[in-house]
Amino acid sequence: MSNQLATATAILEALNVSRIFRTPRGPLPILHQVNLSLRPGEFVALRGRSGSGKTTLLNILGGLDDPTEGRVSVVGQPLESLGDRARAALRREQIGLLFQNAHLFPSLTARENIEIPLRLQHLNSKEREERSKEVLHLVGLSERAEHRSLELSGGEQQRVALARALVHRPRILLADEPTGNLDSQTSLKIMQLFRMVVQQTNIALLIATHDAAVYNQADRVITIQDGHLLYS
Ligand SMILES: Nc1ncnc2c1ncn2[C@@H]1O[C@H](COP(=O)(O)OP(=O)(O)OP(=O)(O)O)[C@@H](O)[C@H]1O
Repeated sequence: MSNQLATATAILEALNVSRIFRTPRGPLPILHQVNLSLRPGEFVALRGRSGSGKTTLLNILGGLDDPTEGRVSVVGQPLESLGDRARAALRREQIGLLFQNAHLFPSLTARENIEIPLRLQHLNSKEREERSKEVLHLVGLSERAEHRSLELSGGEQQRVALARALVHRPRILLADEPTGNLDSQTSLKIMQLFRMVVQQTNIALLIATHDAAVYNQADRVITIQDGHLLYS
């Protein structure tokens, strides 16, 4: 019953996902029959050793890579059934991505960095300003809006990256080692911020990480071992 419920309300779903890379030395199986579903308002941590397949899985869930077998559905739409444009649009609208490195433009201000995705969506300057204000407030950086990124601390830069990942109001956020470059105190603060963002926006959050601070904040911790998911 609970599985049926999870399926009914899932916003992101992987069904029997496998990934085999072709290499000069032959096929390299990395993910094995992975099943996963995420619901709105849920914070899930994906824990696993280096090389266990976390990034490979996140890339597939985010539509950046295709499974060799199995399927991924985003807000109920199987990605495989969509053409390239529809798929890119779905990804752009519904998914936010965050990485270990904040990947900000150093000479642009926090606000300018955050507005980049909105410029790509051709929002006008008033709409851009409203949206960027909203997310800067959400991540607690309103006071830093006009600071250039290079003037910000590592934790502040990652908060700007989080604001930028949320500014188009996605329903799913996928984060790959987002605290990997931060000290433990800053990492803990960012995790508490993730918790707050999930509560306030009802987004579904999946974080791949080695960071134990994440496990305490998450609703669920899923372990990946040699490409197999172990549920706890
Ligand atoms: N395009 C590719 N071709 C061949 N092998 C790949 C490719 N991408 C990843 N791999 C291999 O797949 C395995 C899993 O990599 P992945 O990056 O998913 O691990 P990870 O759990 O995210 O590791 P880390 O915690 O170090 O980031 C690794 O052995 C990696 O070398």
